[in-house]
Order: sequence, then structure tokens, then C-alpha cells
Amino acid sequence: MSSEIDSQFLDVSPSGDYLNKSNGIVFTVSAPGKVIIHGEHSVVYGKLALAASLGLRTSVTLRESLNLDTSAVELHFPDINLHYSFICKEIQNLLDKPLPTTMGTTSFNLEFPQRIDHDLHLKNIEGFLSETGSYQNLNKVQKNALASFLYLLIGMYSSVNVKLRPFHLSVSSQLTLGAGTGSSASFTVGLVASLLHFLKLMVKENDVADNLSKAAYLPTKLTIGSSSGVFSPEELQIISDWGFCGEKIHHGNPSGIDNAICTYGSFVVFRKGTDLEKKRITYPLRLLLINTKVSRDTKSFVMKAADFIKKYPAIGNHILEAMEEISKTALECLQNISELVDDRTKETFEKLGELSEINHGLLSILGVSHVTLEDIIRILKDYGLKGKLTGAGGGGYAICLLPPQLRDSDLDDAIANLENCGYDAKVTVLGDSGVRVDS
Ligand SMILES: Nc1ncnc2c1ncn2[C@@H]1O[C@H](COP(=O)(O)OP(=O)(O)OP(=O)(O)O)[C@@H](O)[C@H]1O
Ligand SMILES: C[C@@](O)(CCO)CC(=O)[O-]
Repeated sequence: MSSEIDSQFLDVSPSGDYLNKSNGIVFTVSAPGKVIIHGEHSVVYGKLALAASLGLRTSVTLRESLNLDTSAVELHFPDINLHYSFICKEIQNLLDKPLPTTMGTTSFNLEFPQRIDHDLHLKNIEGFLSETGSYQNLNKVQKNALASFLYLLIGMYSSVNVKLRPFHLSVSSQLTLGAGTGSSASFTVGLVASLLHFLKLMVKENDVADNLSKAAYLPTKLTIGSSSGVFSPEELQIISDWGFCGEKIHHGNPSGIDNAICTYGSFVVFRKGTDLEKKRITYPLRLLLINTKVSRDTKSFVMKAADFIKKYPAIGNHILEAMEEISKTALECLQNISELVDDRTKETFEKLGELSEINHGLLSILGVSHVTLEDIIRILKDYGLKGKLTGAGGGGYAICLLPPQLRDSDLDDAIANLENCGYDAKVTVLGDSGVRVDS
């Protein structure tokens, strides 16, 4: 069936030539992490959120296996200590079965992940996995990562008319897992992008006709034209939409903001159920990221906020409304910075600090703060800085936008103090590029 495998195939360095015939297909894609500046939790209830990509990324390297003896799909996820392999023929059997969809297979193709019957598809994938050798012994993090990969592979490839080739896929991330900086979305978006790019390269080599879909599925309009490193707008939409399906495995009821920001990068405003809007913010923003080192899972804190809102609906709604106003006001501030003269820039950063302080207070009321987050915010205050939690809360990261007038010596002191108290603190930039093919 399938088995955990040891580290005998660790040489995954990309050749840089991803259509090299003698070595097979080899390439690396990467997706950024994200930070929610304002709007976590309220975004789940249709409120506006403001988010940015981080200068920290997850890289996925895919290498076609030319060794026919292995004939496997091999996974190497060192960040979660997981090495796993599947026999290609068994994956092919799954691909040959009709996909569970909400409107029948004739209404489904690669372009419409939202038409997959998510629960049934996931159940089938977990059913298959549970019969594989060592799956039962894995922890929740490993099981989720494996289920996401297989969900995406089977979901994306079942409807296309291309025979699966054996490959080895390796993931490594600069992000801390489960800390509020979108590691799951960065991981999922990276997986989707690598599977889409692999498909494009296989199609290009096989010279498949225009319609990629199998006869039983809806013909696809997707033109697999360029296999260059740039994803077209249609492909980015597909990546974000499949990323959303993957996020459902990690988060239960995600808003969609994480997969969107990890796909498109830069700055975005987002409201659930509507198209995200990219925002141009020209001011070079620096962010202090402080890791509480307390891990938590997003799903349970989304549920915690939901419990508060259910118990106190009127109060909860006022809090959500206030969070909407905070996102709007912060966006206005950020968009105006570059046009302002010095004094007004200082004033704007003061306002941005106050907005963070207010939002953190509101998030605490929803029950998603943590004693370490409160401690960090108190330490920051000693240096005139104002921070907030980011993402689901309950631990994870705190963030603090760094005002330009902050002296380097004060920043160094603040970082030293935070580190003395047992936290990790690092400065990063905001607005890195979205998912891309690196080599
Ligand atoms: N580098 C990685 N390798 C393998 N699996 C990963 C990797 N990064 C993330 N994952 C998967 O994503 C899950 C982390 O999701 P979780 O939502 O708890 O954290 P997060 O995305 O960092 O937080 P948030 O959604 O609040 O920003 C892990 O349990 C794992 O299954
Ligand atoms: C807590 C939350 O708002 C952000 C998680 O990064 C959940 C979501 O939007 O899916």
C-alpha cells in the first residue's frame, strides 16, 4: 500500500531547468506567509480585513522520478518530520474513480474546485489514508498535511486527461507553523501551484489537445499556454480557490483571506464572498513579528470567538462593527502615508498604533488573546510601541508596525527585552510577491 520512508532520497536541489529531458521535470515554487493587519475573526462574519504578505516563504520542490523501480509519489515534509510514499498505481486507481461533486461530474473540472463535494471527498481521502501502513501512528499535524496533499492531488488531477507520472515532492518553510502567519495557506497554495505547474509541463510535453478534461467531465476553457514561471490571472484564481479547499481541512470554516493573500501577495482588502482587492501601498512598511512560542490551532480559536458571539449576539455584533471601522481607518492611514509630510507621517503612525491597541482589546474580549500576548504588548509600551495579536490568536505571533521615527537603538533594546523574556522577535518587510515559480 504505502509506507513511511527513510531519508534515502534527500537530494532535491532544483536543476534550474525544469524541462530537462534527461533529468525529468524539476522545479521549485514558493508562496509567502501572511499577516492580518486588521480583521482577523471579524472577517469570518463578513467584515472587512486588511492583510499583507510577509517576506517569509514556503518552498515546494517537485522532481519527476525517472527511476521506474520506485514508481511512487514520494513526500518529504521535514518541518513536520514526515516522509511518506504512495505507489503510483494506487493513486492512479483513485484518479480513475469519479470525483464526488455537488452538481455531477459533467459540471466539474479543474477550474471549479468549489463544485467538489468537500466533505465526501475528504472522507474518501481519509478512508484511503487510514488503510495505508503507518497513517494511524501519525499526529494530527502530519495527518492534516497528508490529507491536504492527497485531497488536492486527487481533486485537481481526477478530471484531467493526463497520466500521472511518479514524482518526489519536498516542502520547506521559513514560517513558524501554527503561529498566525498563514503557514497552512502558504503550504496549501504552494502545493496547488506545484501540482498546476507540473500539469502544465506534462501537458506541454505530451502536446495534449486544447480541452484538458476527460470525457466524463465539463470541458475546460483553461489554456495551458505558457509553462514559464508566471501564473496567469486565471491560474492564480484556480490556485487561490483550491487553496481555499485545502484551508477547509486545516480550519473548518475559513474566510478565504489566507489563501488569497498567499496567492496574490502584496496588500489586500478582503470581504468574505467577494473578490479580493489588491491595494498599492508605496510606503516601505516594516513590521516587528514577536513569537510567543505558544502554539494553538486556528480552528479551536475560531470556535472560541464564535461561542462568544453566540452567547452575546448584540455585544458581539458591535465588536464586529468596530473591527470593520478599524480595518477601513487603518487602510486610509496606510494609503495616505506616502503623500504626507514628516509631522503628519508621525501622526499617522500614532493613529495606526492606537488602532492596533483598540483592536487587540476587542480581540481579547472575544476570548482569543493569551497571557503571553498581553505580556508582549506591555513590554512594547515601554518603548512607545503598540502591538496586537495577529491571525487566530491564543498564542502565535504579536505584530507591531514600526514607525519611521523609532530610533534603531530603541528597537534593539525592545528586541533584547522581548528576547530576555523568552520571546523571539524579528523585523520583516510587508508586501512580498505572491506565489511564483522560482526555478
Ligand atoms: N512546512 C510545512 N510542512 C508541512 N505541513 C505544513 C507546513 N506548514 C503548514 N503545514 C500544515 O498546516 C498546519 C498549520 O495550520 P494552522 O492553521 O494551525 O497554522 P497557521 O496557518 O500557521 O496559522 P493561521 O491560520 O492562524 O495563520 C499544520 O498542522 C500542517 O498540517
Ligand atoms: C482567525 C481567522 O480570521 C484568521 C486566521 O489566520 C480565520 C479565517 O479568516 O479563516
